[in-house]
Amino acid sequence: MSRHRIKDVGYDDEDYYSDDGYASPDPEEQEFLQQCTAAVLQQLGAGQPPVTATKEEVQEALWHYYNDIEKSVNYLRGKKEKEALKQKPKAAVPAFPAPCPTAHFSAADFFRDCPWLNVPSHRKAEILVEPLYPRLGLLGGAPENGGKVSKLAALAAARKKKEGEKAPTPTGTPDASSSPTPSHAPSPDPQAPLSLRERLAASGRSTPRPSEGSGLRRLGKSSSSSSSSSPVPKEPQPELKSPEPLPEPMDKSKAEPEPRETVPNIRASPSTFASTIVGPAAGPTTAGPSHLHSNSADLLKLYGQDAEPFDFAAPSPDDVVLNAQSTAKGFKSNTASKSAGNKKAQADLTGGIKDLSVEEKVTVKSKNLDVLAEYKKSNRKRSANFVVIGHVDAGKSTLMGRLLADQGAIDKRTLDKYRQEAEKIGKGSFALAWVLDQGSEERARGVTIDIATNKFETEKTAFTIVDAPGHRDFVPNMIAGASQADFAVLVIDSSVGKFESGLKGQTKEHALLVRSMGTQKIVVAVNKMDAVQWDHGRFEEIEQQISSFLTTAGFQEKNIAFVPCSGVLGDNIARRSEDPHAAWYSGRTLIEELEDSEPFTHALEKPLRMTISDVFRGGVQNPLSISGRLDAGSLQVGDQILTMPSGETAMVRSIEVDSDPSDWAVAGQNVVLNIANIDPIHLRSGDVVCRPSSPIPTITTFTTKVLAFEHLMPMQVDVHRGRLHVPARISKLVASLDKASGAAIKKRPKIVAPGTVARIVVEMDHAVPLEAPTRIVLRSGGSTVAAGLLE
Ligand SMILES: Nc1nc2c(ncn2[C@@H]2O[C@H](COP(=O)(O)OP(=O)(O)OP(=O)(O)O)[C@@H](O)[C@H]2O)c(=O)[nH]1
Repeated sequence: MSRHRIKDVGYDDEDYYSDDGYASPDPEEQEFLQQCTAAVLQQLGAGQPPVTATKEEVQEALWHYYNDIEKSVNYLRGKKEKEALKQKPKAAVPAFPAPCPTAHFSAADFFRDCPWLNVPSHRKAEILVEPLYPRLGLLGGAPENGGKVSKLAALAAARKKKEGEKAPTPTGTPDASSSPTPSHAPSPDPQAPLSLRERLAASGRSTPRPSEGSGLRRLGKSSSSSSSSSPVPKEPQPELKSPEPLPEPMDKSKAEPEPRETVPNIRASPSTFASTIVGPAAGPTTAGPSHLHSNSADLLKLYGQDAEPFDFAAPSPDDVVLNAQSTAKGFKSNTASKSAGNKKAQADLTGGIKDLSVEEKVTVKSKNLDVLAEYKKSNRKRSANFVVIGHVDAGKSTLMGRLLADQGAIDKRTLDKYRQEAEKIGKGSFALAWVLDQGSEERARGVTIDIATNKFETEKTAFTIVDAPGHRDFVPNMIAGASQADFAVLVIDSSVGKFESGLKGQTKEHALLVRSMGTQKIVVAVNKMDAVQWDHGRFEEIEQQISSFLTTAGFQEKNIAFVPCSGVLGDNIARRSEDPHAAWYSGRTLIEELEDSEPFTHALEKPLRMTISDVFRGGVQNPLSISGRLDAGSLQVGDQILTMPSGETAMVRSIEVDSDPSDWAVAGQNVVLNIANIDPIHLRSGDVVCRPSSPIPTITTFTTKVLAFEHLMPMQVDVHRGRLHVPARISKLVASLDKASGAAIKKRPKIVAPGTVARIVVEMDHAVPLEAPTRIVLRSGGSTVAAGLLE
């Protein structure tokens, strides 16, 4: 069957939307729509049974299914069938539903018009499959045949029977409510619905053997050995047929076989194992005893001839002894005291289990500091985090390795060791990158995989570098890095061809992402200038292209700086280049540019929020630690914290700020919290730490204002916020907005074009801790589709 879909990517916004927010099709589309409508109507009429639908209904369906004829036909057929069913008077429910040989359930048909992985909840309710077999008695025995029933089952049966007596159903039309699940109690009442066994007996079929009712038997296939041990005569397997309701009560013992009855023997013969344990089955026509009795011969062999088969209805020998002991000790045996005793025992047990906890309860006394006052009077250097972004192999890690080496944050011996080791595996040029790329896979492949942090200090500032991976596969890790940054360093490979390929790759994507995540300042390191002999023209070309892109992306010109440099040689990083070809540049070095950044303000007075980057466990002094950056608020040693979404509390034992012990920490600082009184299973990276008095809400749906990087429509996406990412879907496009004023331009657009700002509703698969005004990124199919701010 043909599948048509309009796919138009080269459109203009105004062409696409009409005033009411819906698309106004052009004549070509209208003609196509007419063709599709005719095809659907024709297929509906030709089907079995033929279905009629109005043109409007057909076009509505086509609109919903993007002109997919097959789906529209299926949808309309289903709709019409449902309507027809509703109109028909309800048929009497058969007393004993039996498998119908013609009604075949096809999952493929049932789900044909459902969106993939998104079955509407009301459809799920329709997928109830009735059990094919009657419920079994205790130990899988067949209760209809005299097998033992539990006391509870017997009670239920008695109650049911009583109810039946109160409201007798007319003969021949047994009460439907009681019949689908046959009662486990014998039903001597002629009016009561008959069990399967009774029906079989009445219909003249051989009564199922006691063991036939067991689950083992039911599932097992008949084997030659089991059939040989079974005296059941072989019968031709009749066709499946629903048994008719019996007009008159039948006497089971006198039941004569009626060959015209075609109820199948759906039960398999006993397996060898079952025959060994339970013994040969009872005769075909007798309503034999339960398998507990029928196996007596075999069991007696095992336990000695004198042993009596155990009656499970009576108290067990252990119970007898325990009862006797309790009576002897003078315990009261009335129910009230028993239940009181049970409750006490239960309480003791619960208390006991709590006391069994191996968790060390730690109480650290808080110094009750005024943290903000402490922060103001402290003479700590201001701190700043920056994320290093750019296309793969632009030289980010090498540049940062050089920066750390030049600032004395890494000693020469370690650097020499890295150089030797890198040369050994033929990757000598990556020696500096190894300062940040610590993972063995990263070193072997020469590619950064996860974010790496390192610190260095200048006279004024304590910097934290967050080195992000450039490869497109690791963009989620780059997002996690960018969420911790105050500003960004965009590294560009100036070599011929590399700059151009970077533009098509992650150079632009990374820059857009950091801007969408709130970064205002960006320093562009035009790297590998040694590879282009410090060509001034090349630098100017790159500067011009990148600066026009960055201003379009929302960076202010005053917040963009360019530095031509060479990471490998260390030119214009911490020291000015001495290469005569680089004499044309008299601007700042990279370090000077970094230092020039304005002090960044942080939400010190807001409630505590910290996103967990990593969880460490197993330290001797500090068995459990979490690291991250304080996004807002402050905290001190001895504080009680709440982790979300687990909702578990913990105690802060000690704090490290930038690797130094501290009594307190404030927003903007990178901290390690050594915590206690919590099970580590409640902690994951991406979780949020807050105070029990002001918890962060956990939500499943949110409205957000986003900048679309790609076409947006109702679709599956992943929501990223720092380390946290969760599957979700765009459920509604509320409006496309004016970039400058934020006013709605078009309400309920069907699609949002790349570069457009829009308000959308996102529904996540599970609740996560999120609150406005958090910045989030939406990704789909391995690429970033939008980024924005929670409203
Ligand atoms: N000629 C020259 N090569 C450089 C320079 N900086 C880095 N390279 C080389 O570029 C290659 C990639 O360097 P990396 O530092 O691993 O690049 P990266 O951007 O960190 O790579 P990813 O993090 O995996 O995206 C290495 O072979 C470096 O030696 C430079 O200034 N000049």
